[in-house]
Amino acid sequence: MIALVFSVLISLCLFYLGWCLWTIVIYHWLFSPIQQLPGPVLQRFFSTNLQFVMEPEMSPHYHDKWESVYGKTFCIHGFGKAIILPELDPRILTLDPKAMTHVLNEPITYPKPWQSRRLISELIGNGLFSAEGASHRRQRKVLNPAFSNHNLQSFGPLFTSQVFKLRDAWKALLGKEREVSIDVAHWFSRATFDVIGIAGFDYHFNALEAESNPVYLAYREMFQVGVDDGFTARSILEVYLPILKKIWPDKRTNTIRRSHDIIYGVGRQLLERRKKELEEDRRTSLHTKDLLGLMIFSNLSPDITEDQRISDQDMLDEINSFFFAGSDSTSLALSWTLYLLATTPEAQTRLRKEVLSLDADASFKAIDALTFLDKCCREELRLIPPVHSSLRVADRDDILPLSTSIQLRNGEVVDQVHVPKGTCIHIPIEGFNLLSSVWGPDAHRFNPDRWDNLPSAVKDQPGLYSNLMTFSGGPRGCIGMRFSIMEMKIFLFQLVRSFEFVAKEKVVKRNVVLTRPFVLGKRRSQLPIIIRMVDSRDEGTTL
Ligand code: HEM
Repeated sequence: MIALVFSVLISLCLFYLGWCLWTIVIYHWLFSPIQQLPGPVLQRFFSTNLQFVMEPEMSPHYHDKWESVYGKTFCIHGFGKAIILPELDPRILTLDPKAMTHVLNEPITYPKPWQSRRLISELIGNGLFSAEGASHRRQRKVLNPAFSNHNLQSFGPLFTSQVFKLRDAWKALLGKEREVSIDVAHWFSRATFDVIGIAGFDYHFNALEAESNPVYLAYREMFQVGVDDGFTARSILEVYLPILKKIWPDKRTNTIRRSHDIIYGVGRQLLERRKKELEEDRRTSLHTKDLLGLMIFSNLSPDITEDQRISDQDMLDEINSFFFAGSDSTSLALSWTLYLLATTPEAQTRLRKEVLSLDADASFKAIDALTFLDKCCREELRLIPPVHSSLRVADRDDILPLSTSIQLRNGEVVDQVHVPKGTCIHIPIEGFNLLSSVWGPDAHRFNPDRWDNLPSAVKDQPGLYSNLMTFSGGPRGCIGMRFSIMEMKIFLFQLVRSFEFVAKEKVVKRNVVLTRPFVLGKRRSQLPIIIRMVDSRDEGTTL
């Protein structure tokens, strides 16, 4: 009997090993159609191409170079399926607008990989950012009205009051000094957290005044260990072996648990309070301003069927999703804009002249109509998109249509690519925005005036906003796009009229989940910029 059990076990093991050998070695090496795609050869056996397409100090050059050598669609090697042998993890990288539109418009065929969803949902729950399929559609239906143009207009006064707080804090730092160096990235991060706290659920962290609110600190700590520190080997191991978190929790797991207790504890109280208010007086629901109130209201709407309504837990997860997706991305966009203006003084002077042509209390409609401000925002969002790249995985075999044909390794020229189930598709957000063959020879330079006369190839580029991929596209495109552009414009309008910005330190870009600024030789992300007061009575002379 023992011999029989033993031989069954041995057979099962051999079967499993054989299956692994076939799927991840023989099939991928010899038969997968992806292997026929052209692409860079790995220099060493245990290496990967990922750093060339994911590190923003190198990627613009490599996207241009590889596109000119291999065409718009090629194969790169990651380290997903076979951590030890990256050459067995071939991925498709496409800079072809037709192929990318296809991938982004088919979220059922191309969902986010389960590994990244697990990493994200461990932090922020199963909100819009990590949901897939029917659950995602349901959540998006409830949330879309909260982000309508009409609702967003009511956030204008909030953005203005927060940027006034920021301006006053910077003025206080300057005191009687002529100039002072500040880490603008950290200040913007505090300000955008305050904005989402109030806009999200009418909660005041007052992070611009002091970084001491317990919910604020809980979010900060959670994002510090879960996002800002990057993904460690242990956190990746836990994706495959989640039981580790239960039997042997490390500092990261304990911090996330502690933060959740605080965040969800306060969140539940706020949710209960808001629901009660809305039940007591349905009229107030029409005037509710924050996203949580708008979500509760939209969830009760007769347009939403019973099975489409989302649960209380989902709503709290949505708020977390807004913090995760909306605070640092907007603060980085603002930080990089100041950096670009600080390193391009002519553009800064021109922008200051334009914003000073309006009174400080101008309406958002008037601010939105400022053409150079608009071009500066677009150009920053093109040149340094906060989300550098993303990933999808084919959930079934599919055919990827191409607008530009490519030559396979066997010499065949094709205008479509067979994508086997399980293939990862790399989404080069920054790659699309910076491709020299599309945007022109100065594509890697900050030039707001390019928006007056775009090359014709730009109009075919995919993306939600201005033919840019910055906010992605399709049904999973950024829901907060208009919110963040409005916030950016109002902040820049007020700050550029009050301060002059000068860059003294050499700053480099690094992809730590988002594209963050680093000073050479320093570990922590930061963006030091010198600020000086502007005398607005004198058309922008520095005091
Ligand atoms: C400059 C600022 C922002 C940028 C560059 C940005 C960019 C993006 C990108 C690229 C995606 C798609 C991610 C992927 O497919 O992997 C996304 C999704 C998302 N963004 Fe934003 N975002 C910004 C601001 C915001 C704000 C302010 C909010 C909320 C208030 C927000 C909420 C979301 C949510 C909830 C999703 C997931 C949407 C879905 O899957 O249906 N974002 N964003």
